[in-house]
Amino acid sequence: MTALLLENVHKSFGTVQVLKDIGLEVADGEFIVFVGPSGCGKSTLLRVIAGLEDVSAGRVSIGGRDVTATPPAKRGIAMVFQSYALYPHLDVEGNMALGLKQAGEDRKVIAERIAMATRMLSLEPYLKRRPSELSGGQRQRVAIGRAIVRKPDLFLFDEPLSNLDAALRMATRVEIARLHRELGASMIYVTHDQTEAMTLANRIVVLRDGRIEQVGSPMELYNDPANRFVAGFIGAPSMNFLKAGPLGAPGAELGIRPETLRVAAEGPIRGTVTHVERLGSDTNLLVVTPTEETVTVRLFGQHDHRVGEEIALDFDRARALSFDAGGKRLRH
Ligand SMILES: Nc1ncnc2c1ncn2[C@@H]1O[C@H](COP(=O)(O)OP(=O)(O)OP(=O)(O)O)[C@@H](O)[C@H]1O
Repeated sequence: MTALLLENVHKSFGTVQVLKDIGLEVADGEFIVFVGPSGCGKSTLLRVIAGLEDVSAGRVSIGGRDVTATPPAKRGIAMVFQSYALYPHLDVEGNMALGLKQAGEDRKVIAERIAMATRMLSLEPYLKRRPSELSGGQRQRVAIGRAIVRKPDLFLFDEPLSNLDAALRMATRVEIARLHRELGASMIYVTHDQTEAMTLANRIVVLRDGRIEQVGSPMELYNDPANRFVAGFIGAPSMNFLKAGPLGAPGAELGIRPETLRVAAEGPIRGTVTHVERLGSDTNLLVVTPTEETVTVRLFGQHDHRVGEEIALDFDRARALSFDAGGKRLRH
């Protein structure tokens, strides 16, 4: 069945068009991630799905039901925000129970659901604590717990991990992936974080200026981007774009992933190392060519390159992409 169907969705604030003709079908159990540059409309699209914003035109259906005019509480969704939005005067248990109590749910059902969410999220030790007595990561788990107990048809996440430090982000990311496997629920997730998008999504939706640029699995977007924008947006460090010159069609650009370049005795690209980043597991080089193009090279492992060094680079041609002057992918 279809968990979510968006048909010709438009949204304007005054005269500003923020979402333009969005169409998307999400299958039951899918994990969908929205990515795109700041201001492209990710949060607005999530809020339109939640019913927190009306559409200007188009239709939103959840679980086969047209909910375009349905208020948020009746859409069968649960939303998890970056800011947790927990009630400070209620303990963890009270926070998780509140929505169900307000919906008039049976006490026994509430207790069972809370027990399930508590177990899934390892929240047992904290049930009687208030939000102010929890760490950021624990608060976010409570916010996720509050969503789980409602057994929604669709989970909506708006940058839920962005307030957490790096180690906690990773732990919570793994937890969200596990929850998705165990619950088998449909999830829609907005993030700025490449790693979250690549590791959590079944499919990623790339938005730009209120439109969908491409929808695909993480590896489809990485290996087979539809255009220069998607190629440059997906992947960190970003793809290199070099004037093709003798390497390709006139006027075209060549897209080369940093990890497909290697330092060679002879190679089609020559330049000077201007920066070295030693990450332990990898070494990143910034190389500037005589025509002032900057190339990022990602080398596996540890290397002795120094700033000022002249080097030649070769690359895996089978993995390079070509784009025309307008950014369209040229396929051979
Ligand atoms: N209530 C509003 N009134 C007017 N303009 C708005 C409103 N909400 C959002 N916008 C505008 O709509 C555009 C999309 O905003 P949105 O928050 O959806 O982007 P985003 O992709 O989530 O951005 P970010 O990654 O920075 O969070 C922006 O240009 C924003 O200024």
